[in-house]
Amino acid sequence: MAGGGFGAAGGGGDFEAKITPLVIISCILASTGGLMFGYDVGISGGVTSMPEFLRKFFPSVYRKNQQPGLESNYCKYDNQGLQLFTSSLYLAALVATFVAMYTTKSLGRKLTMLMAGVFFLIGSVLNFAAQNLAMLIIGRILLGCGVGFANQAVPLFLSEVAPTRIRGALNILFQLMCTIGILVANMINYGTDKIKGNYGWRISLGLAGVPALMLTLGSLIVVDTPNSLIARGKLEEGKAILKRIRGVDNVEPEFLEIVEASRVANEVKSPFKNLLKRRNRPQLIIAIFMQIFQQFTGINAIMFYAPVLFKTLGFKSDASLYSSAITGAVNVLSTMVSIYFVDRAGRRVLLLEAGVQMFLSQLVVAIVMGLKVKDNVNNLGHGLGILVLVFVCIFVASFAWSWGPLGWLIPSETFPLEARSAGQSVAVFFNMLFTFIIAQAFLSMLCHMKFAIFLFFAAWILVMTIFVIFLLPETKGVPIEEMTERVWKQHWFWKRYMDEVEVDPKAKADA
Ligand SMILES: OC[C@H]1O[C@](O)(CO)[C@@H](O)[C@@H]1O
Repeated sequence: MAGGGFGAAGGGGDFEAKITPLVIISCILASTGGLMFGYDVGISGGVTSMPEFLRKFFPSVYRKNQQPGLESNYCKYDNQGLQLFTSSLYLAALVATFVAMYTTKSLGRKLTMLMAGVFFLIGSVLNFAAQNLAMLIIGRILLGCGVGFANQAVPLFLSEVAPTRIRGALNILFQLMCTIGILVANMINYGTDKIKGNYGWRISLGLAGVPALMLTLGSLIVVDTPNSLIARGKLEEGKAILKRIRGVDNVEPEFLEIVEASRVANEVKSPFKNLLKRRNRPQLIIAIFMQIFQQFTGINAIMFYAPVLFKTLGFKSDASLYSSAITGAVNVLSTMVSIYFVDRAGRRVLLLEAGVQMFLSQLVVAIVMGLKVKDNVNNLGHGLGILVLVFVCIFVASFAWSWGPLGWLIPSETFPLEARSAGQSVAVFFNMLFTFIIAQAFLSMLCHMKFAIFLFFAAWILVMTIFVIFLLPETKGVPIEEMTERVWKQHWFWKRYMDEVEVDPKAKADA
């Protein structure tokens, strides 16, 4: 198929396939794209709390931090430039996503991943060597292009080379790699914070080159997906590669299905016009809201700014960095929980349970901070500091088995084939847009709203949970090409958008 998504593939049925070493190696190599994404999320918070980094690039923030009592605890890091350092990456990524949509289609997944790796490499060299703010921000923009290209191409790659029966697990592998990237970055910051002078932050930023190099070399080694080759007219090559990755000789049924899916997808001349058709409305609304809601859980306030946040709570530098590493570890482990439950308990159960857990934990954090963190004194005692850390972990855990992976999985499995690729890029775009908004606004919101920022997130969690109750159908166990018949046409609200969709007699008979 020309399209695809995180959980996308040629069809609902399973085809003859072995889990070959080639598939496993290809997926591990490709998912280093997720590692890169996560590394960037995790590294910036620690770096922006390092005094030497602040002294060099953000002297006014540095001065504020050196004079305790001068500035409200909540406002120590409120600086648009500092937030731009974090957020510029996502702004670049959201623009890059649309370019990447075309390169994944016309040049293939492999080449797009290679371009992502190269962007990343150059970006990390610039950041490592940065002499001034401009060099730093240009480096971040290049990293952002890397994220935009990788987040579009890697998930497509994973879902297209994966055999149908392990596609869900491989889908979450991307998010799992992202969480591992965050954790590794947190641990590196913990180590480099102790290095005197300007080397600490340089090493932290420069080490982004490692996953970048892994992706660059990896994408030179991997073969492109059969789907991408076939969609670009390379039928024989596509078939030969299909045989190699499936480890069987009889690939004819899958080959024919990919050829047919490519034909239909290639008939769509304007992918976005097609996406806006009434029958794609429910999936589109859900794809967009899944991204907005994912970011309005407040997760990236924690992921980006945990060290800053823990310092706001009165933790010392060391304690705030290892507290961030603890939240990072909880994030990785809880994402694994989701891999286990997603096809057993279903998507809705995970989202609803997490809604309650996230709501309560944000509430506790807000109450403790409201009662104890006063503007100009560090009076949050040790015990209460730990209590906040525990509740932040409870929050992160529930996010990691719900909105983290499902924010990607659900949009990718609900679109019909011909709208899947465009749907995917819209999902990535909105994810990056709202990641940017949180990254740019959180420290100012913390400064102005103080502890109430956590009530703001709690209110959003309430809204998204109500949305799930009424508007999000269960997609567990439904073959990807049968969503229209078995999910959308049966839904109390969304069925009204399906009136123009032809009823497939086969699916009707099955239902
Ligand atoms: O694990 C947390 C991370 O996961 C994401 O939501 C992506 O799915 C990021 O925005 C966040 O930093």
